[in-house]
Amino acid sequence: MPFRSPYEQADIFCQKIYSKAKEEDKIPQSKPLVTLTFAQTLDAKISAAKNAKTKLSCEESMILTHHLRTIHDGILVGVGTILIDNPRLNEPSLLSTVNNPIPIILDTNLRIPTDAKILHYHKTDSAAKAPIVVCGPSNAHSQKKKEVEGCGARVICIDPSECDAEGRPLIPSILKALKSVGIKSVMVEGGANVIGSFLDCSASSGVPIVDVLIVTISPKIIGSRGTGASDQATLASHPSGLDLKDPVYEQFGTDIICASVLAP
Ligand SMILES: NC(=O)C1=CN([C@@H]2O[C@H](COP(=O)(O)OP(=O)(O)OC[C@H]3O[C@@H](n4cnc5c(N)ncnc54)[C@H](OP(=O)(O)O)[C@@H]3O)[C@@H](O)[C@H]2O)C=CC1
Ligand SMILES: Nc1nc(O)c(N)c(N[C@@H]2O[C@H](COP(=O)(O)O)[C@@H](O)[C@H]2O)n1
Repeated sequence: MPFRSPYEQADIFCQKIYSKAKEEDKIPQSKPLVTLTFAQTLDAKISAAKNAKTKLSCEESMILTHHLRTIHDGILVGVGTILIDNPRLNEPSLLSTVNNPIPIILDTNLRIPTDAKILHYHKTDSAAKAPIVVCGPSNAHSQKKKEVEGCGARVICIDPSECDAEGRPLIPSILKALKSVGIKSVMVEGGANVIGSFLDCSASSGVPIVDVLIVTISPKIIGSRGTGASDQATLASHPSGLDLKDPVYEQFGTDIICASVLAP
């Protein structure tokens, strides 16, 4: 095979996967295209311990993750990831040259600290975008909402009729709200609770929720103290497991990427 840089490899890989996703042509108008993606070890852990930030991806697979971010309008994480990792969700070396996604945070009770990097990064680099925070209805007029908006973020409060028994916004309602503000594609990065919600919703819904699944598999074993990628997914509607359709495997550096365009 001719020499390819990891940047070229990432670009060609994404073209292959997303041309396939578009061929499926089943993405409902009411929601953005959804890519669910995360990095895990051989024993399916996404972090080394509860409340830990863990580097799993090698340099080449991280380049793929950064490339994926640039081909989506939004990049979504739960507030747990903000509290533990405090990410920027932007790649400085790619800034200014490419599209940067809008960071989106699922945060029912606005627990996000007002000094979280994600709330301020857009002010220091003009190519970075201000985040969207999706919360439950009780925050509609709260002081915290004003503080988060004061940092430049857009706060979207979901109606109580579109939240679960614990008051958390339901995934289809979150996606509908994001589409209504112009987000046509969203990359869901985690953590465990958010991965669980998207997998469960996708498996139990009659219509597709997750369109593309991309998992980075790192040659590492963490053991039982780690957080499992699917620890929070019950997959009750699929007692013998969720089958991935036509999986594509490709090596990036020392990692293997598994990608699948999901069927409804
Ligand atoms: N290896 C990888 O690729 C990645 C690893 N991680 C790791 O994952 C771990 C964090 O995972 P976790 O603590 O589960 O945090 P999450 O990022 O999954 O955030 C979970 C929180 O999001 C809020 N939330 C709001 N709406 C929803 C919804 N519909 N479904 C699920 N959650 C919702 C909930 O808080 P509330 O009820 O208050 O709204 C919930 O507790 C960290 O260790 C981090 O390093 C994270 C991303 C990628
Ligand atoms: N793809 C991937 N590989 C890993 O090893 C990871 N730890 C993660 N984590 C995700 O990336 C975020 C950090 O991104 P920035 O450094 O701020 O750009 C982290 O919060 C997780 O969402 N992903």
